Amino acid sequence: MQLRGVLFDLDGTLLDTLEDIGRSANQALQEGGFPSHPIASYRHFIGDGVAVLFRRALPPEAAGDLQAVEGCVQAFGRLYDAGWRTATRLYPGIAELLDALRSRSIPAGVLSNKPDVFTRKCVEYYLAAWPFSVVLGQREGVARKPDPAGAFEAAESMGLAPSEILYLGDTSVDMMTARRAGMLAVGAAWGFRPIEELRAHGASAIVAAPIEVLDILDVNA
Ligand SMILES: O=C(O)COP(=O)(O)O
Repeated sequence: MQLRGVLFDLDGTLLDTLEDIGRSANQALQEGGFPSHPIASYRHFIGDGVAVLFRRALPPEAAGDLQAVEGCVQAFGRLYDAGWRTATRLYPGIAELLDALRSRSIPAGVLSNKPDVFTRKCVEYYLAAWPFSVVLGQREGVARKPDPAGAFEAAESMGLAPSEILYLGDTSVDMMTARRAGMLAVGAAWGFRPIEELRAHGASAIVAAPIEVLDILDVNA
């Protein structure tokens, strides 16, 4: 397989967004009169979009209540809009990897289950130094990951076949998305989930540091 491009997950892969998402979600829960969670719990709540996050974070008796979920989603939108750049940082080594991709003219893209508006804001603010051929968050009317629809759309925008793309992500959802799209599924060990989860969901490789992505590209060049 010849690899010519890299598609990135956002939360837990390029950006450590845990604290800003967790704090905003806890505030949304509290506004609704629900108990909050330790920030670390959000490692398991994040990954399938905001509605699923609240279905996981709400107490069992409220998790099936559409109005409760929707109320939290709305509140989160307002609170995260005010708090998305408080503690969020690039993971160590991401800047060096993106520099290397740019200097080799290897196209890069972002495919996230984060709401599209926040995906764009975060990429424009934190990752403005690098060119991305495509940036896609979760959009109304487009099936979210692990459905491969977004991955196919990203591949088309990058001008590559899915089989020419390495997809780097930090959750089972990312590994399943890559496999369903026919991309090379690579797990980021520094992200939100344990590497056992990534292996169990089809990671072809696990990288301990971002720069190791270059080694995988080199052996598949
Ligand atoms: O915010 C989420 O639920 C997931 O976002 P990600 O796809 O970038 O990990």
